[in-house]
Amino acid sequence: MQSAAAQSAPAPQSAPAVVSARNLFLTFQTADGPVNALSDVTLDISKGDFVSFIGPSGCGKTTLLRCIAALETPTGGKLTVNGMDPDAARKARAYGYVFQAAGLYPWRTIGGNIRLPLEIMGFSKSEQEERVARVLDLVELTGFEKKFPWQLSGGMQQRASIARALAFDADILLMDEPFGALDEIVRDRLNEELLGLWDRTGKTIAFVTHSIPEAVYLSTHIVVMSPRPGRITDVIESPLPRQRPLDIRDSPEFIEVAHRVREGLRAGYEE
Ligand SMILES: Nc1ncnc2c1ncn2[C@@H]1O[C@H](COP(=O)(O)OP(=O)(O)OP(=O)(O)O)[C@@H](O)[C@H]1O
Repeated sequence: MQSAAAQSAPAPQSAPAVVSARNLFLTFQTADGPVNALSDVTLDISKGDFVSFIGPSGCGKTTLLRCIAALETPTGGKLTVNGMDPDAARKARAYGYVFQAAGLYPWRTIGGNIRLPLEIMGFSKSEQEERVARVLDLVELTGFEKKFPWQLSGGMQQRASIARALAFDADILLMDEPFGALDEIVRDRLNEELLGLWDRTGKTIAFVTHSIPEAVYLSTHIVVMSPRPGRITDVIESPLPRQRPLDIRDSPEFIEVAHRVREGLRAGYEE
């Protein structure tokens, strides 16, 4: 299996799998009957991968991310995160989670928001200060620690939310459409910054998006999903180099990968 691959038997891996899903199923029982949110999902995410999940509404992208984060429990199959069951991984602080809305507390400063999980986890005051300064620098928000969320633009708020997710040094970053609500220019900039951050920190990132260009620009692997039942229909390993200026989006390699993603999405719709 490639470092992120679907539906086939596992083969030797170059890096250890930080997320390993085998034949995952998740059926929600609803008043209208059962909903098969995930069906036979098999996937490995290796250390240092940047994996995007793309597919139409309802194909199970968020459900899969929530299973990894131990916020949902699969009804079948096996899922491990850092070799542990997801609940143990959550307790071991294996990941940080970034949502579509920045979700910052308006009555706390940016520094106070980033510090909150560290306070809950019992880090010393000096350790909190050191970590807040470090992650603010990582997301290029040094100097904004004492501002309140409403004093920052939407893009800056989302960077602060990423800083909060990075503050306790989790190896894995789970990001559910973090830039979906932002305009295209801000989104481009944040995409560029996120790639830089991924490159500098070596984090493993699982990223949900509806945008083909965003998925292709950011990812080492693109997981194409399809609804009813929610399943993986293709895993594309990107041929693009690790260093990606924004204008790589005009290159033939980029356009070819985008084409394959589009075809995969279309096939999912037509089934
Ligand atoms: N808690 C729940 N109870 C019942 N059904 C649910 C629940 N959560 C998700 N679903 C259903 O499971 C399916 C997958 O939902 P999910 O949110 O994972 O899709 P998605 O691909 O992330 O969609 P979107 O792109 O709209 O966010 C959908 O049909 C959804 O209605």
